[in-house]
Amino acid sequence: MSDAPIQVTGLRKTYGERAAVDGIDLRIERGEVFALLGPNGAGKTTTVEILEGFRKRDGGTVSVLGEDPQTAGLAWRNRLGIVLQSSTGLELITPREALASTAKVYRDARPVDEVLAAVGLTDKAGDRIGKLSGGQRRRLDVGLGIIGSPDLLFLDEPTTGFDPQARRDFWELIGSLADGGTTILLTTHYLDEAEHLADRVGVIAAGRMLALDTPANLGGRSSSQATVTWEDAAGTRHTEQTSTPTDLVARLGRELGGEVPKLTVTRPSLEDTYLSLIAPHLAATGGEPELEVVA
Ligand SMILES: Nc1ncnc2c1ncn2[C@@H]1O[C@H](COP(=O)(O)OP(=O)(O)OP(=O)(O)O)[C@@H](O)[C@H]1O
Repeated sequence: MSDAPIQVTGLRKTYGERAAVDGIDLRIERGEVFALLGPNGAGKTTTVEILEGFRKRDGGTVSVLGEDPQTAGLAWRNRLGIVLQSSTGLELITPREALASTAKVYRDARPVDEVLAAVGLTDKAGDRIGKLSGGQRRRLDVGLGIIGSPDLLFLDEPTTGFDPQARRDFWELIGSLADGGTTILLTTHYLDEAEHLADRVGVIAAGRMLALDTPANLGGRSSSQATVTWEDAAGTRHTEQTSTPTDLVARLGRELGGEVPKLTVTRPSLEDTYLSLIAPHLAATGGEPELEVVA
């Protein structure tokens, strides 16, 4: 019996006739940072909420920290950290108060000052939450998610509204949590975030897992052809696709007698790969009305 914190096989969830999640398999190891990517309506939130125990599945098996989320109790829930897309109702208290009162729920809570520092809110600890900026508010959400020293942290689009420095700081924080053994499942629409943070990414569309790999290897990225561009002595631009770019650049160096003018070597970015993976599914999912039915 393996102890991977997340083990999912054949997960299915339907709303009426329609499958929002249509046979997903997923296994996430301890200390791994896993990013779930996919277009709007792909089934990410449904999948994550089933893992969090907030929605019931219609098929498949799910084990989260060794238990079935549908039947797991409070002790299990206290081992999870959950950062939703936005929290409300805290406007009149301060970040310190919000963190301190949340900390009381947990047996193994982190010190409030440590969490304030980790999410960069030490200076705002005593301000009213209603006065924080969107990005500061989001950092507080993350702080509330990690105060209970969770074994497993769910982050739903965690850095929306962050400025570039705050995003970098946040990535560092996530890296150190994962180094400490926290398993992290995040959803994001930022491909650079997935590339920077995730050990592996899963791309889902129309409820199915289209690809699951490291960011470098996703969709055969690392073995795909490179595009080499350069300029010759007459200033004419050249482009060549090749699976052996080093050889080509060496040959150009010899032919052009040293430096190759305006040389670039590129492979598909994670975004290129992601967009080509989901392209066939966008027509199928786009523009459909969302039905709000309580699960
Ligand atoms: N409560 C519900 N009742 C009916 N249909 C739902 C419900 N929740 C989600 N769906 C449908 O299930 C599909 C998957 O939705 P889900 O929210 O999981 O997508 P998502 O990948 O999280 O999208 P986004 O990136 O927009 O958050 C969508 O077609 C959505 O309309």
